[in-house]
Amino acid sequence: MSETTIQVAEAVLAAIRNRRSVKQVRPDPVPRELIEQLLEAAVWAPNHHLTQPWRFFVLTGEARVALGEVLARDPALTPAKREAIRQKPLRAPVLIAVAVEPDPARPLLDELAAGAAAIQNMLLAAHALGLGAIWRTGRAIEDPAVKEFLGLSDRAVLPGFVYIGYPAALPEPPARRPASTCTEWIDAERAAAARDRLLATLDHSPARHD
Ligand SMILES: Cc1cc2nc3c(=O)[nH]c(=O)nc-3n(C[C@H](O)[C@H](O)[C@H](O)COP(=O)(O)O)c2cc1C
Repeated sequence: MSETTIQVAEAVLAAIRNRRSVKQVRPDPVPRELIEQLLEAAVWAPNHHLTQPWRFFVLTGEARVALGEVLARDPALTPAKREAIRQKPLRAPVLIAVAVEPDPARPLLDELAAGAAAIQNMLLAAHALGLGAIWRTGRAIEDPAVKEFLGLSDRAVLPGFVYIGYPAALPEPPARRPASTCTEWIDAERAAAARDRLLATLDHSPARHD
């Protein structure tokens, strides 16, 4: 490997390792060009059959207030709870709702996975650009009114919201179990035994090949 290739590899691996979910961000606005870079990174995510099912909705300023009012619309909630919900979109200066409009001809799981990969690209790009970001889900992603607010179809799915700003505080890295504790290397002997067991018992319905 050339010196440059090694440096690129180290930078990519360091970004993956050092990216954190940043909850505390400053209220300062984030330049539009930086947000556009995150979105460009997002669309380079892997995507089966290149359906490009992702849709991005960038909310800043008062647009976040309107979303909060939609989320907190239930009159049955206590005033305190309503206010807490209303404030949620205001936790960062920029909010990107990431939606997937799934291609009905493709497995939903593939389409959703592409949306998730797009979000991870966005998080890594934010880290690389000195921004803090966090992927959030919660009730908002299940709320049909949110889809309507964003102009999405009924079939759309929201894998999450990405909250973005300049970091106010960087969290400690949460511990991870080493990959080795959740990995099995399947050797030829084990694979052959599993194959033989399966082929002896399975019916002969054809497997899918796409
Ligand atoms: C699908 C998904 C949904 C998440 N939703 C939330 C959320 O609603 N609130 C939150 O605080 N963090 C949320 N997170 C961020 C995780 O809490 C975070 O990734 C985890 O604590 C590990 O921290 P790290 O990202 O800094 O490694 C979510 C992450 C994923 C992948």
